[in-house]
Amino acid sequence: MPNSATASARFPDGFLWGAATAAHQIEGSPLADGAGPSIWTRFAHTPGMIVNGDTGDIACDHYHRWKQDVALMRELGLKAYRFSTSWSRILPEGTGRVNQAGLDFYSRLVDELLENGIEPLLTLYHWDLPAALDDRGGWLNRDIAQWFAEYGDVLYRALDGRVKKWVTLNEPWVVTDGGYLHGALAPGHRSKYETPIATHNLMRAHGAAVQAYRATGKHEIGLVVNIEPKYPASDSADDAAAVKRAHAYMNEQYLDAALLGRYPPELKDIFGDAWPQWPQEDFDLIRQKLDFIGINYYTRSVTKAAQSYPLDAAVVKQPLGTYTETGWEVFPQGLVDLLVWAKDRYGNIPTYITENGAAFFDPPVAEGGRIRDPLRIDYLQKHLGAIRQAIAAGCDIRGYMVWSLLDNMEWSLGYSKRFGIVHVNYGTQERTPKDSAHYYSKIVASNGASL
Ligand SMILES: OC[C@H]1NNC[C@@H](O)[C@@H]1O
Ligand SMILES: [Ca+2]
Repeated sequence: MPNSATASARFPDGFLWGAATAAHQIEGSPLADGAGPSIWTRFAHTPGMIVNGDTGDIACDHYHRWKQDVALMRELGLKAYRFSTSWSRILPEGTGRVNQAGLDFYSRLVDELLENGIEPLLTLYHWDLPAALDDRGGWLNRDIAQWFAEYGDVLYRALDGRVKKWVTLNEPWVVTDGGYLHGALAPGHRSKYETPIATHNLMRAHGAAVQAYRATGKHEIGLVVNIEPKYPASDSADDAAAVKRAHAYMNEQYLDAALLGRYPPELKDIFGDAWPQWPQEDFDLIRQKLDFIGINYYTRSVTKAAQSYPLDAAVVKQPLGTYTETGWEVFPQGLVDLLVWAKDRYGNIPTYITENGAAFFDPPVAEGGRIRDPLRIDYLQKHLGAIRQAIAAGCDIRGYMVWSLLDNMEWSLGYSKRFGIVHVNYGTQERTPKDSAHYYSKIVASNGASL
C-alpha cells in the first residue's frame, strides 16, 4: 500500500496536462495569406498603446514555426495544447467569405498535434476581433451573436472530430473591463455605458456559438473565465461591501450569466443608470448547457473600500507578499478557495485550469543554453499543490494548461513580460526550454507524482 504522500501526490488518471497560448500573442504575420486585420493589429499600430511600440507583426513567428513548436511540445511530453484561432484569418471581413488559407493553417496545426499525440483545445475568441466587425460596432452590436455563431460554425464543420474540446470565449471580463471600461486593451474604449452592453453581447454570442455547436458538433464545448478571488483588507463593513462588489463584477458576473441565466444583483449598484434591463429571451440564449468550464487563475486581490470608478474598491498591496513581474501577488491558497467556491456555487462542473503561470525576470540564456527560473518553478509547484488540495476537497478538476508554452506578446505590455516555460529570443526566434519546462515535463510524465 503506497504511503499517503505518494498516493495523494498523483493526479487523477487521465488528468490532462498541457500548455496554453493565443493566436495574436505568438503567431505573427497577422495579414498573411488573405487574413484581415484584427482590432489588435489596429491597436498595436496606434502610437502609445503598447509598451516599447511593440506589435504582433512577428511575435514568436509561430505562423511559420508551428511544426517546430509542436515538436517542442512533443519533447516536453505535453498531452494537450490550448490555442486560439484568429477570427480574421478565417473570415477576413468577420462574416461571409471564408479565407481557405487561414482555415488550412489551423487544420495543418491540428493534424500535427494529433500526429504527435497532443490533444488540441481550441478557443474561438481570444480577443482578436476582426477590425471589419469593430467598424460595424463589434461587441456593441447585437448582431455579433450571429456573426460569432457563423464563425464558430465554419470551424466546427472543418475541425470537429479532430478537435474534441472547444472554448467559445477567453476571459470575457478582461475583454470588457480592458477594452470598454478602462481602455488599456483593444478597442481602447472608456465607457461605463458600453461596458455592460459589451458584456451582454459577448455572453449572447457565447450562447449562440454553443447552440450552433449543438447543431453539428459531437464533442465538448465550454467557456473560459479568469477568476481573481477577493479578500477583505479589514473586517470593516465597508471593506466587506467592496469585496462583494469586486467579486460580483469580476468573478460571478460571467459564470452566473452562462450557468444560472442571470447577472449578480451587485452589478446594478455598480453601474447604476448604465446598467440596462435585458429581456428574458437574452438569458435563454446565454444559458446553454456546457460540458466544462475553464478557469484562468493568476492571483488574488486583497480589497478595501475606496473611491474608484466604478467599483469603489481598491487592491491593497501585501507588505509580506511575493509579487510577479506583472505586479500580481503569488497566492496559491486563492486557487483552492476559488475552486471550492465555484464547485459550491455552480455544481461540480468538469473544470480545467486553462491558464496559470507567472512572469518573472528571467536571466538571459546562460552558457550551455540553460535558463534558471526558480521563481517560476516555485510558482508552478505551489499552484499544482493547490489544485491537488481542491481535488481532495471534491472539485472535479480535469486538467491544467500552463500559461504559457512560449514567451509571447503580453498585450499592452508587449514583449516586456515573459510568461513562457520556454524562452524565445525574439531576434533569432530561437526557443530555449527554461528549467521550469524541464520541471513541468517531469510533472506531466509522472502525472504529478514528482511534484
Ligand atoms: O496575463 C497573462 C495571460 N492572462 N490571460 C490571458 C492571456 O492572453 C494573458 O497573456
Ligand atoms: Ca489575465
